Amino acid sequence: MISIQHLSKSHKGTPSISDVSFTAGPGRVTGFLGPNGAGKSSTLRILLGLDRADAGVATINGVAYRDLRSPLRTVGALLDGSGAHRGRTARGHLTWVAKSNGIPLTRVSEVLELVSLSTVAKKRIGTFSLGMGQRLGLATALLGNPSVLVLDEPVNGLDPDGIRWIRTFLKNFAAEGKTVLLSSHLMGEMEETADDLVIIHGGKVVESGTVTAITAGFPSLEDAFFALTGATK
Ligand SMILES: Nc1ncnc2c1ncn2[C@@H]1O[C@H](COP(=O)(O)OP(=O)(O)OP(=O)(O)O)[C@@H](O)[C@H]1O
Repeated sequence: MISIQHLSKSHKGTPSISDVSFTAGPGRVTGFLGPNGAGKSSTLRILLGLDRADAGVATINGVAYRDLRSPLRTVGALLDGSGAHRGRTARGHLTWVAKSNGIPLTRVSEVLELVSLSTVAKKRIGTFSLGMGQRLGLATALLGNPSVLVLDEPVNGLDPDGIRWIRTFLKNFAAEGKTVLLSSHLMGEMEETADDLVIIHGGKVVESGTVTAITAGFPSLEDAFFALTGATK
């Protein structure tokens, strides 16, 4: 369970997010939807302890990220790319992360299998496609067998096969009773993948609820989005 309560943050006097509140519950894929600059990354960076809020509280299973005893075992995150050294192999990278976090090395083969990278485990990351890099990032996020996943724009730049693969993966992960928070500006993708939605615009949450409830009365999520935000197509 992720809980964001009254989060605000300004940069040089300009608010990037203002009084942002929402929850992402277990067994659900929660989509965090908003255009570029809406405040998605700012919120997720605070949630993951990479930035400090001016006000408000963000917790994962009731605990602020900085206070988690073993963060990788609680929450897996995929922000910008896999963060892996291009000269390393996929197995080498995962082994390094596992060792430095006290995670048993048997878990490395497990996560490689989970993201279907076992056959290329010995290949250098520099030779990977964008989709393979995203899978490696996901494998890294899954190393600690967390019950919560946070992903910032994970399907950006992926081809349809890659998008479908991530979508299926996240749905299955949530179906095990785990929590997924997924940010995107892609409305069609969100409509397909998310159970619940939090719509952010200009640093403020303008709507949250199930996809079904938010799109009720509109031909598509895109139409609902533009009606809610007052933005023009
Ligand atoms: N470190 C920073 N310094 C100054 N302004 C910032 C900083 N980080 C974010 N902002 C501003 O805060 C606002 C929200 O940005 P944020 O990156 O959170 O949006 P986003 O929804 O993730 O969009 P994108 O998809 O483009 O990353 C933007 O106006 C951005 O310019």
